[in-house]
Amino acid sequence: MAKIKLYTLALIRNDGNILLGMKKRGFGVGRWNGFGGKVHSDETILEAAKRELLEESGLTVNEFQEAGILKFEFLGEPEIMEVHVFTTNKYEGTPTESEEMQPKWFPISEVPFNDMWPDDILWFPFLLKGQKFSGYFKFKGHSEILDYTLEPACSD
Ligand SMILES: NNC(=O)c1cnc2ccc(F)cc2c1N
Repeated sequence: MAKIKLYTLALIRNDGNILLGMKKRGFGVGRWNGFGGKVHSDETILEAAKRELLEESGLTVNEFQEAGILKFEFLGEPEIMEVHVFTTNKYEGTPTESEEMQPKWFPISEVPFNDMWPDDILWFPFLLKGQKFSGYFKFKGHSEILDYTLEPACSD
């Protein structure tokens, strides 16, 4: 029986730019990622999104917008990642390098998809248009998408 594990992913906007972090170690190392991680058992998803963003980027966010939900399955692994994606342009602080991440602002027209997870190029258009989305991706390893579904989601 597949076990679902909750994660967060935050994409921070500033006018025509988006903040990404180069993962310096661990899962997704060497790729530009959003900021996020596991939801602990003693916190809400929003609390986890705020905590992970602060830990990984130094930014404080009090108001997230729900952008979508992505489910990731990896061939041969029992866990399904349920990733709650958030965005905001309301934040405090300056992006600061952490042990995990080196943050960098990218103009929206220059998002480095070739150095990101392969699903990003598929759902970023929804995120950038403010259209909530729901997706499921089955990976073989960390770079090959075997199949996927992706659709607009109702805004509540
Ligand atoms: N900005 N995108 C991400 O940070 C991202 C995208 N897709 C993923 C797929 C599987 C996974 F385990 C992690 C990610 C992920 N961090």
